[in-house]
Amino acid sequence: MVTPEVVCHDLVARYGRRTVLRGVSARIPRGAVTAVAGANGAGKSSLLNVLAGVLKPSAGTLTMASQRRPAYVVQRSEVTDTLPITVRAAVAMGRWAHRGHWRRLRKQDWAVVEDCMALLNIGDLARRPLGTLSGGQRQRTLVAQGLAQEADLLLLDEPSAGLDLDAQVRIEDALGYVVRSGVTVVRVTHDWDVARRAGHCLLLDRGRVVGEGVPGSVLVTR
Ligand SMILES: Nc1ncnc2c1ncn2[C@@H]1O[C@H](COP(=O)(O)OP(=O)(O)OP(=O)(O)O)[C@@H](O)[C@H]1O
Repeated sequence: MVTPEVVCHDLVARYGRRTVLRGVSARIPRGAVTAVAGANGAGKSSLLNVLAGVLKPSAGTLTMASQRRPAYVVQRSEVTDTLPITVRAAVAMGRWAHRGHWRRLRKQDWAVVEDCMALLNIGDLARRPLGTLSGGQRQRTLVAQGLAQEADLLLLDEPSAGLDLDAQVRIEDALGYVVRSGVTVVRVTHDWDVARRAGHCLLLDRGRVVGEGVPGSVLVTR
């Protein structure tokens, strides 16, 4: 296996008294897509939260190759529709990781913002307020915001769920592009075709890893 970007060893995580990850060990390969699959409530989003640093594990170790903060594209439903900002401003928020939100973005930052909007084909929506977008347009905006962070590790929670084919293809192409440039992608998905196309797969069940490896071997009998 190629060098791991992230190594999880025996991770345990809880929300209050509810244990949601129970001894999760995994090696996330660098510069590839890892699909995190499993039934509702299996702990997929919780694992992403741990990788993002949002949920602190109560036991186990997490080793990240990169010092840089991961980019995290949360589920669309978790983002308020009423944020009174435009698409361009939302994507530009991705640059705050580099500049800090109290500092003005530089020309190079705006160039990255434009590139990311172009990659997701939302350049013509740049001036539209977030609240006026369709679900698929908003999701593409969130993915563009994640890409604009230029992180080494990009985490996405069901980025293509409920999207039309065109939006799905855009997102897949954009993810393919960043992976080819060396970024490590971890994506939660319920779509087994998406999981099969990933380079690596993690299958969770009730907070435990029940399969890890190439998708063909992990998903074959299920
Ligand atoms: N904020 C929270 N507080 C308490 N329990 C939570 C919280 N978020 C998730 N859980 C619980 O943690 C468990 C794992 O949830 P998680 O969202 O990680 O699963 P999932 O595999 O992503 O599910 P889904 O496919 O439905 O999105 C579930 O039992 C869920 O009810």
